[in-house]
Amino acid sequence: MDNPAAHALASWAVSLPLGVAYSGGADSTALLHAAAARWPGQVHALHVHHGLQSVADDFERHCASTCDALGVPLHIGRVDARHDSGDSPEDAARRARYAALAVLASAQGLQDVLLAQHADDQVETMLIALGRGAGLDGLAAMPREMIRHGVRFHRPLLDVPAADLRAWLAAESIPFIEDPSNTDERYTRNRIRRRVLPALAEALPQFRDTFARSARNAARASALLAELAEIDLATAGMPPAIEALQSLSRERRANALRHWLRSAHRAVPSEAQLQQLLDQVEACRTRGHGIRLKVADGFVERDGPRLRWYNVAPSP
Ligand SMILES: Nc1ncnc2c1ncn2[C@@H]1O[C@H](COP(=O)(O)OP(=O)(O)OP(=O)(O)O)[C@@H](O)[C@H]1O
Repeated sequence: MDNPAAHALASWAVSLPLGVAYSGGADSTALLHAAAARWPGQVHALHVHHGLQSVADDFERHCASTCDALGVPLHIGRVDARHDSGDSPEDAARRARYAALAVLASAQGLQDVLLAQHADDQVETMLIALGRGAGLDGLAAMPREMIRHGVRFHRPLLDVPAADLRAWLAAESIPFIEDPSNTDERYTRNRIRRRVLPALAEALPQFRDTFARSARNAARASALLAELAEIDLATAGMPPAIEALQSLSRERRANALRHWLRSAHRAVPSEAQLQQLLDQVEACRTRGHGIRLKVADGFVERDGPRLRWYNVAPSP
């Protein structure tokens, strides 16, 4: 039996040497084996030790013994993901993990790092986004490539079903870690994996392929919206001029405002906040007409002819 991850890597373009984000779990184990076979002597395993998890030391020991057997150097980073922002604990842990992986990669002079998310992860991510009422950006789910902290992260397994990776590991008797938190149904992702995906497989046998196509369609449409927002903001300015915003259609104005807030201030307005902001911009036709609205963790205000963002309430 061939490693399905090897098939995925066959035509994947990377710069060498490269890193593999290796948790010790099934998917990154299959990926590490495939990468070590495809680029002998050029692969570094990068493992993030999650200090708060009681099993983290066992994971690290397991990773060390696999890497020894494969002759792959292992580099370990530590994070203690305490979440102080509005993020969920999982989002905070993920953000801290990418930062730690980038630090590990940069320390070894690696520009590229492979991640092992697969087709099932992509479907789960889309369903989580739908469950939150996400826009196109969320439905685009995980990109195949992205640059974070100066490192290029790749997801070569997004078309590979999880079961194929596990079948190969079982056929080759390759050990991997089962993270106990993966069965904890307090997490939405785990409920979706355990309850929704089996139902989808019955009702829509091709769901992995069709969801992947939808994610790609959403990513393209989302990129177009970002382009349109950049064009509009090139005219309206950053921060945007109120009059220039008023000359746009309501949807286009919403698109420009969302893009400005997110790209310049990492602020994502709720649907209700955005609608209120649009109403206020629309109504702001006279010199003395003010705007003041809470958006995400800050405020949008009128500042003469322009809008302005404050991340703390300005003094009255
Ligand atoms: N502790 C970690 N150290 C290094 N890389 C990690 C770690 N946790 C996750 N990753 C990387 O991020 C990807 C996605 O994380 P996720 O939590 O979905 O994976 P996982 O459940 O650990 O599964 P697996 O190792 O089987 O991929 C992993 O496939 C792996 O490439």
